[in-house]
Amino acid sequence: MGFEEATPIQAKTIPLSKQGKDLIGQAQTGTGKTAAFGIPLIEKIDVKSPHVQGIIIAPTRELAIQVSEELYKIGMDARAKVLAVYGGSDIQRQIRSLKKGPHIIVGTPGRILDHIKRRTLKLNNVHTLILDEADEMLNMGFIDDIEAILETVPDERQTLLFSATMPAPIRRIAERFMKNPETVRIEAKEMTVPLIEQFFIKVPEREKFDVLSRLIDTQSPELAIVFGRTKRRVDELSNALTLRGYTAEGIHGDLSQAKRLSVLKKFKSGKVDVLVATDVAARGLDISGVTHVYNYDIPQDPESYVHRIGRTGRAGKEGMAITFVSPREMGYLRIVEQTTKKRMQPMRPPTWDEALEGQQRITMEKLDEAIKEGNLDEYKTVANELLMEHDDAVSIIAAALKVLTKEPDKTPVHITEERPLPAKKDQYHGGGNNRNRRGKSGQQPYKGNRNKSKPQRRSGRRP
Ligand SMILES: Nc1ncnc2c1ncn2[C@@H]1O[C@H](COP(=O)(O)OP(=O)(O)OP(=O)(O)O)[C@@H](O)[C@H]1O
Ligand SMILES: [Mg+2]
Repeated sequence: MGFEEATPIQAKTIPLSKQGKDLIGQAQTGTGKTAAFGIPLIEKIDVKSPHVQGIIIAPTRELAIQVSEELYKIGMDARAKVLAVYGGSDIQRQIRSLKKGPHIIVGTPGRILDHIKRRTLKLNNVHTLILDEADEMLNMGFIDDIEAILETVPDERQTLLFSATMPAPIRRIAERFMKNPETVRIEAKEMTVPLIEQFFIKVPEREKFDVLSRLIDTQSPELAIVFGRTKRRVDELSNALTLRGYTAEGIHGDLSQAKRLSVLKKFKSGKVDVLVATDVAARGLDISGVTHVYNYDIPQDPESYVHRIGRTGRAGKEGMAITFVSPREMGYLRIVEQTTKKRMQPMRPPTWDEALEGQQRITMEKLDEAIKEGNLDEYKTVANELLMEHDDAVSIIAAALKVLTKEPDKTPVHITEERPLPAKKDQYHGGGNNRNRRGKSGQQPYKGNRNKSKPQRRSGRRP
């Protein structure tokens, strides 16, 4: 796969994993946790056996697919068969694939459970169970499904949990499912990757969209992800961005699976430059070329922030994350900073002039490139004509620049205002994630629409 050396989490967990130990592996986003659990799992697979031996559970369909693809690559030489099962796709086809004797299943909880109930998936020969994004998998929205799946897996299994975040209350739940788990944490000063530059912009709700447009104009990201709080938000933002001339599309849980996959594919191939997403795209997705993450809305909990901005700055690359905070939400910003142990730098919103400058620079770069490439003979006759006519080279070039530059667009757009997060500061202090108390108290400490199922729901529909 072209890897030259193990990343720290791989170096530390692979030997322990090969000894058969239960592990909780925590390391920053984009540092190779997939291969950290994938390599030893592949080594343990008996390819001559027709049974499912390893199961990996992931919180979203897109992540399940991505992890299965990475496992497929790792296991290609060993001829290990990997199958992804997830909701929103034809179950009959999955059943046919399951009959072909895959060794490793990667799936989302609802669909895995569905197959278990239909008896199309048997886990009684599973020796390794892995929860990717373990803290997310063990929060109240998923725990029932996970428990039900665990009941069908032999007790003498090895259990591996990986995530960039592992709040203490969730870790305590996790330990119930494990045998003397060893925690491997890559000690870092900060929870986020140092390669990600982190900024915040204090901006009133109604000004956010203009600020976002100008940021994109001045920073000209290669690929950018804009995170919004709700599905409506995502729809409105992607429409508004399109109106202003950006190639943007949205992804969230109310779209059909086919649409979700096609949007992601277009984004990966660069046909779409701006992906607007709910937290459905916050965890685990590994898309190269994402240079900027914009949090249009500050996330409701610090873990979500860590994962969202972690979509950039992966595998040694640099990235930039900019978080919009409405004045009343400044308390949340501080709580995020306490958890990540990293200050975000304040940033001034770019002005219209700066946005124009940014766009002019892009045009200049394009012209520069065209000059270097040469091959301009077919245009030189016309160029000379223009020169004869106007006798002023600067005016001609300025006109060319003007025609070629995408000026900062002021097309009016409608974005429904979202209420700021409630200012219940004290609940969040200590940086801990207390989502697991939801069920008992009837309260949701992390209140709001995280675009995922309600705590007790068991259906296969996920973010
Ligand atoms: N040893 C390695 N050397 C170089 N690149 C690697 C190595 N291991 C993994 N990678 C690559 O690094 C990228 C990030 O890996 P991966 O998605 O596993 O990160 P992660 O730690 O799971 O992040 P997240 O917390 O966001 O899920 C992938 O493209 C992967 O192929
Ligand atoms: Mg991962």
